[in-house]
Formats: sequence, C-alpha cells, structure tokens
Amino acid sequence: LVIQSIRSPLRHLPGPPSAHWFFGNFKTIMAGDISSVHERWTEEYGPTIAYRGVFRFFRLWTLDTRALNHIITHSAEYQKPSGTRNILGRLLGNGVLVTEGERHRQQRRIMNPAFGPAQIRELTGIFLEKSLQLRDMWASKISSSQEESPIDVTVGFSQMTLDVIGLAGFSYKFDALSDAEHPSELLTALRVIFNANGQKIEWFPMLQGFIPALRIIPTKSAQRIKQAQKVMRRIGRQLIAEKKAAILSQSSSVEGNRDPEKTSVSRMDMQGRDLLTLLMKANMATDIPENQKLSEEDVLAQIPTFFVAGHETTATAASWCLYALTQAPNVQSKLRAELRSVDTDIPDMDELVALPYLDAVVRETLRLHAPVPSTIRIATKDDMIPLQEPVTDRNGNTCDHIKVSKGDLIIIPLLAMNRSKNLWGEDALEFKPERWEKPPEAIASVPGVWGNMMTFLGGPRACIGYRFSLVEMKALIFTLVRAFEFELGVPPEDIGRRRTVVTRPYVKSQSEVGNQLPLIIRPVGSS
Ligand code: HEM
Repeated sequence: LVIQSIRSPLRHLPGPPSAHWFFGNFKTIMAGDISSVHERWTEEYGPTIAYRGVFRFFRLWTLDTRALNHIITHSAEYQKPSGTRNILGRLLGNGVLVTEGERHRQQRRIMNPAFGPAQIRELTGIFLEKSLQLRDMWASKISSSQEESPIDVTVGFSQMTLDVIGLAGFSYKFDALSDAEHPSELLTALRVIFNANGQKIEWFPMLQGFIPALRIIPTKSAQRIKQAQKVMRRIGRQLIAEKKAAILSQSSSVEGNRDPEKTSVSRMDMQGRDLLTLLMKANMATDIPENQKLSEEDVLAQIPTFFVAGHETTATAASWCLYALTQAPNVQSKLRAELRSVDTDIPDMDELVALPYLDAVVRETLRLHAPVPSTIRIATKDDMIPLQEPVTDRNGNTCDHIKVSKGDLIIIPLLAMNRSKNLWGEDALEFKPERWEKPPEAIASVPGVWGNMMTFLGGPRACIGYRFSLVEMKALIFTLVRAFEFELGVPPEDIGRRRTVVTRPYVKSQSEVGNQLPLIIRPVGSS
C-alpha cells in the first residue's frame, strides 16, 4: 500500500491536497452532495485529476472522453477491484456482475440474446401489465383516503420492478405488488441482501471486502446474509429444476423424439430466448463443448445477480422521473397531452418508443439523475491512457496521455459526465427534455452504450439490461402520467439524494425513515 501511494505516477497529476493521513480526501467527498465535490475539483484543477482515497491510495478521475473510451473498452486491463468483486460475490454469488475475462465473455455471449430488441418486444406486455397494476393500486389508495395524503412512490416502483424481473427473467412470481403485506420468502431474503432500507452503508463488511484477513471475523450482518443466501439458493435450485423438467418434456414431445425418459437434449430442441432458458441451454445441451458449458453453480449465481441489478436501478430512475416532473409542471402537462393522445392502455413496444416527448423525458431523467453515479476499476498492468485534452502535471509538463501503474484505482464518473457543462452547455444542470430536439455535437464523443451518456456505461461491461430498462421505464411513465397528476408532498429543498450503489431520494427532515419520495397523487382532471 505504502509503495503504491508513494510510487504511483498518478502523484504527478493535478488535484486537491490530501486532507487526512488515513482517509485521504474520502471524508470531504462523503460530506458533499453526490459527485459535487469532484465536479468542484475539476473546475479548479481541470478535467483530469488525481486525489487520495482510503489508505491514501491515489484515484484517477477524468472527464476526458478519449481516456474513458480507452478504459472501458480495455475491460481486461481495467477490471473491478478484487475488494469490490469480493463484496459483490459474497452478496450475490459469482454472476456476470462479478466474473472477469473469458468467463465473463462466455456468460455475456450466452445471455445477450435475452436482452435484444426482439425479446424486449415480447416482454412489453409484462411491463404494461405490471404498470397498470401499480396504477390501480395507487388509484384505490387515493380513493380510500379522506384527505390528500402523500404516497411514497419508491415503494410501488420497487415492487413493480421486482415483479417484472422475476417474471421476465425467471418466470418467478414475487407478487410484490399484489401481496405487499405478506412478502414472499425470496423477497425477504433479497431485502437483507440489498439492504433495501438503504439507511446506512455498513463499513465493516466493506472493509472485509478489501482486507482479506478481516473476513474470518464473524459479524451479525454476515450471518443474516448467509441465511438469506440459503433461501436464495434453495429457491434458485427449485426454479432451475422446474425449467429443466419443462425443457425435457418439451424436447420429448418434439417430432421424432418421443422417448419421455430421454435426458440428452440438443440446443435446437430448446425453444425460447428468455434468460433462464438460455442459461439452462448452456448448462444442459449435450451438443455444446464442455468448455463452453455453464455449471449449475454459474446458473444459480445469475438469479440474485439479476434480481438485484435489474430491480432497484429502474425503480430509482422512475422515482427521479416523477420527481423531475413535479418540479417542471409544464413538462408534466406537455407529456400528459402526448400520452393521452394514444388510444390504448396497452401499446406495443413500437408505439411506446415512437412517442417523442416521452423519449425526451426519459433521456433527460437518465442524464440528470443517472441512478448509478460512478463505478470503479483497477489497472491490472502499467499503461498509458491517451487523452483528448492534454493535462499539465504538477511539474508544469504538458502530457497527451496519463501514465498509470498496476494497482492504480480509477473512478469512472457516470453522473459527472452526464452533467458536464463542457459537453452539455451552461444549462447542463437543468431538467430540459427539449434539449433532445437538438442535442449538442460535443456529446458524440461520449463512449456510453446508449444515448451519448454514461448512464449504462459502455464497452464490453456495459449494462446488459439497458433496453429492458428503457422500455420498462417508458411503460411505467406512460401508464402513470396518463392517469395521474403528481405534486411533491414536501418542499423541494427537503429532498436529498442518498448515497448507496444507486442514488435514491429521501426526505432530509425525516432521514430516519429511509428512502422515500412522498408525492400527492390526483386522478387526471380532478384538480
Ligand atoms: C435505469 C436502470 C439501470 C441503470 C442505470 C443501470 C446501470 C448499470 C451500470 C452503470 C452498469 C455497469 C456497472 C459496472 O460495471 O461497474 C450495469 C451493469 C449491469 N446491469 Fe444495469 N442498469 C440498469 C438496469 C438494469 C436492468 C433492468 C438489468 C437487468 C434486467 C440490468 C442488469 C445489469 C447487469 C447484469 C450488469 C453487469 C454487466 C456486466 O458486467 O457484464 N441493469 N448497469
């Protein structure tokens, strides 16, 4: 550690002085609003800086599009740090979020078709069905209460998105929307794993991720997680067994293949492109070479991975979208007019994605309120990262590249890139869907997988579920803004952004309650 902090070539880059012998600049960052301290530093020291994190490790922070492109496209050289992977792996198992190298490539290859446009088109019905269920739930809540009391919309969004990923990915019914009083065993387990209240970050388990020797110390939270994982694995195995049986019975009824006892199936025998079928194909098919097969353990690890990755992210984005609409009443009315001009509650995917203002509102939400504000990578070897804009180092030398050494940490600024005034113009911090009528040319160089934004990252590790998420979010906003008018239930300055892996809203004056977004909801035309 000492050597890394003394020797790293990042020490030559401009940046703030270290504020503490152990925490470096970490406490300053935590005391500020998300991404704002870094953004202030970039204004002061330029777009490419280094600062010190915990253990005084140097961290590289750059808004340079060429540098970011280099880092995210060279995913073998810039991996998730082992501490981060350990934390994720202990929570979720070694699914696609955690694996690296050839194993990761193999898992992506197998699962990608489940997230292609054709498959998302088929899932649109599930997105709308669950959105309508949420609409009806809120409508009955409103009509049963005498006065206008705010509803915490984060709860409904979380239940809806969980129901969707359960059904769409694994044919599993969470029934979180319809049976909120009696959460299923799996839902309870998932809440433990995801720390669904999100009230605080637990430091010791984090430290255990980064310091292997500490992992032998048993903690209460480790025990809770172990118990939750037992439940997860039991139910995961059950889902796998059911799918296996379904595939075998399907293949035995295929023409010329009538032996019900048959246990060998070829890839062609297995119909369907849903996630679990694809995973099981790769596990069971007898005509796949051994080294390209997925073990049952690999299949099992994907289940909690997708429940977590595919759930709170979209729910959070939908909450921020309603928040933004309450702060821009003209946008809300203009959007509602467009949505109400559609003459069905259940448009197909093509109709949904063809609505231009809905598209602009969703884009603007995902730009300004990117749910995942940043991510982290570690250099696995010494490297030269090319720069678009040269940097002047602490010795006054101008360089057109950044020198990094093995072990250096890099923060990839997703939100800060989306809010950069250099890219988006002076009004970058304003919520303005109209900007999408003529987006600035500068954003063409942003290396994100979608929308010239970094919201879903880019390169081989970009979000696998971004199309899924976009159509799901559009289905939600379409259904809810057609039916209701939304107003913020507390003063806007009382809404804060809580720092967990995803940035969720909370009410500052009721911080003990946890994450929430209380909105007054009125049926359209009632006010
Ligand atoms: C607004 C919603 C979403 C946002 C903002 C989002 C964002 C991201 C980001 C930034 C990453 C990269 C993380 C990293 O490597 O450090 C990622 C990865 C991932 N996301 Fe999403 N995501 C969203 C929705 C979804 C959905 C709906 C699914 C699944 C149905 C999903 C599944 C995944 C998976 C499996 C990965 C790991 C990919 C890999 O490493 O190869 N996400 N997401």
